[in-house]
Amino acid sequence: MKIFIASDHAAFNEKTIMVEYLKKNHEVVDLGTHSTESTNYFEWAKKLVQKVVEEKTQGILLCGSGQGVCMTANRFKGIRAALCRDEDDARMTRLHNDANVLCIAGRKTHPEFMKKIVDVFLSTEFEGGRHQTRVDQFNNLGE
Ligand SMILES: O=C(CO)[C@H](O)[C@H](O)[C@H](O)COP(=O)(O)O
Repeated sequence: MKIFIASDHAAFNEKTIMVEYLKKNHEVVDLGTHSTESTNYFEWAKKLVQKVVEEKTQGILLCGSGQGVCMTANRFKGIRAALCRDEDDARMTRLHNDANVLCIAGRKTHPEFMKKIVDVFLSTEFEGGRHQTRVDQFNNLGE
């Protein structure tokens, strides 16, 4: 599966580690940013969610707290972005919410722990059933 990844400057170093890690088992497209020069998290979130929707795949977004990219991503139709602080967050948001964008706090999550969160997110299937009904319902809110 092709996976898109992006971050702002605050999580550039952690993103670089994750790209190298993910490359071992996945096709990874790094959309930027490409340095620690100060930049705006919403630009990277917007760029990534457009790709995730177009290619019907999953994405990973990082910023310092994970909050800015997550808030931005969730403004786009078809995106279900979840800020995951541990493996259980990642498991539950895949099982119940069919999250398609994983958001991570680069400044608060050790890269080794980040790898575990990412692995769980990417390997957990959506349960469907009653959760599909709920996701369908909230997908159409605000129209
Ligand atoms: O959106 C955020 C805060 O909720 C992210 O953590 C950003 O990465 C952060 O705001 C960037 O902060 P900086 O002081 O400009 O490095």
